[in-house]
Amino acid sequence: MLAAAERAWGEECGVVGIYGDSDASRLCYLALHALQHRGQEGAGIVSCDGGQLKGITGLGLVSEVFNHSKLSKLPGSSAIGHVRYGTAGDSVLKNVQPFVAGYRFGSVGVAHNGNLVNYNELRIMLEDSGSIFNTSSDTEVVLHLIATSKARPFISRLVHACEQLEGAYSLVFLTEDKLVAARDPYGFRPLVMGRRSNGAVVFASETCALGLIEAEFQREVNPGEVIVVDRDGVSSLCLMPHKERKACIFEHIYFALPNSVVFGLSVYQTRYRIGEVLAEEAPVDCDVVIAVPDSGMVAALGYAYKSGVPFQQGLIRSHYVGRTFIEPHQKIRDFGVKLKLSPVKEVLEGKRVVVVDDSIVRGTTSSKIVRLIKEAGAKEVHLRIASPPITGSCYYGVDTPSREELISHKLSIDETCAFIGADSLAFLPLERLRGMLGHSAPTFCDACFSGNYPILPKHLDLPPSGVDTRIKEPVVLPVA
Ligand SMILES: O=P(O)(O)OC[C@H]1O[C@H](OP(=O)(O)OP(=O)(O)O)[C@H](O)[C@@H]1O
Ligand SMILES: NC(=O)CC[C@H](N)C(=O)O
Ligand code: SF4
Ligand SMILES: [Mg+2]
Repeated sequence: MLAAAERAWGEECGVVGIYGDSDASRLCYLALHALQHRGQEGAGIVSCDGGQLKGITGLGLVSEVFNHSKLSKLPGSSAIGHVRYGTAGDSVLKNVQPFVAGYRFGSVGVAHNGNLVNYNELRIMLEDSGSIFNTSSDTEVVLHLIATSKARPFISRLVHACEQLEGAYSLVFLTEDKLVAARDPYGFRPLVMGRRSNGAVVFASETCALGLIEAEFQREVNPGEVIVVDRDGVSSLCLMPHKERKACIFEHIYFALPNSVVFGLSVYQTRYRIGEVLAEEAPVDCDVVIAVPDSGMVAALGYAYKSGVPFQQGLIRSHYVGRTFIEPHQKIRDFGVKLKLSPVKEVLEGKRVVVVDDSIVRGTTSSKIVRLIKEAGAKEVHLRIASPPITGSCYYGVDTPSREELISHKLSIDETCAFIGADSLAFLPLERLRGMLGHSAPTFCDACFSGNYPILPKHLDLPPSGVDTRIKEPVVLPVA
């Protein structure tokens, strides 16, 4: 299980939905493989053959949870699937999605990428009126809201439920006769729709999942849109109140795979361009440019190209260790970096090395890497980071550590450089990132860099300036 426990950034989750293919659960399984980078804590699939919904969930990687015999227990021509990295609720089996519930008129399954900022309020309200919860995940409130809605028919219940949610949600639902996709009005998390040549409809978090199951990309599910697929075809409802779009820029910087197109932009091209901009912004005399694999790779290529310095593979990544951000325990994260990345002495010895990574969160990876590279004989190590400093937590589906654990919240750039032990350190300035996005910059969320949170959990409401000053030390009241 080390692989599942080794990611430094908490990634988020991946969802998939298939309608109209007799191999629905197998296609789901393959699509979940393509989305594995989005969550490694647990995986699940729920399918329907027109009768009951059947589900299998488990802790661990998709390949650990499913095998041939398990997939054969999930018959039917429609299915939904999920890979989880939790934002609310522990990493335990009962929190692994999809969740299934029976309500008065049938059964419904749900898989969710995102995080609900009004989860606590909704759960208290539902429990006050008699709901009994099975899990500690925010996603479960969606099912209770559907079950307790007074609206009819099912789609009206679902829309009524979604209208009470605040925060980030890219959702897929399965019932006995429908597949439904819904995206929150801000569109924080991606969700796309595709079609296979046999007409089967597919929803997935990233386009890389469509490619693997030979589905052609059709379009994004729009922010605030609900798409219903059933025997009458595909219909779209845009019932949720319109908000300014706030797509997560971190999908481009880190989460998504470079072969995906996210929010209409190629992840590869965005990362490459960021690397070029970083080279313009923070040039340095050096002999070689290397990347921190995997997610620093494409930006490093852009940096090397722009600076005219050769790119080489100075760090080798073990394919048997996952993303280290995910690990909740610092000790395992420390060890994980060592296990995952090994230096190539022949590339580094006696060289002035530029190392490009996509982000610094706690500083675990970068400090270990600088040490590894110096021990391999590098003369100088210059760290270049393809994002602005992360100074705030995320409330929209990325399980970032608390603000107090973020190194850029605690230390200035110079202090961070000294802590990491690099000869120089530079980040991509926020203004350059926004400049690259041009007129679409306001349609992206960059709150973990800027503190401009589009919507906050109620207990964390910010002053109007939007500056993230909200998290205070807990006040300990004297015992009377
Ligand atoms: O400052 P830290 O807390 O160490 O976190 C930052 C690191 O975490 C991420 O990599 P990760 O290992 O999660 O995944 P990757 O293999 O996709 O780069 C990110 O790419 C940085 O390398
Ligand atoms: N990272 C996510 O998107 C997580 C989905 C959901 N909030 C959970 O905790 O399971
Ligand atoms: S706060 Fe950061 S990680 Fe979260 S949605 Fe906004 S940009 Fe993405
Ligand atoms: Mg990394």
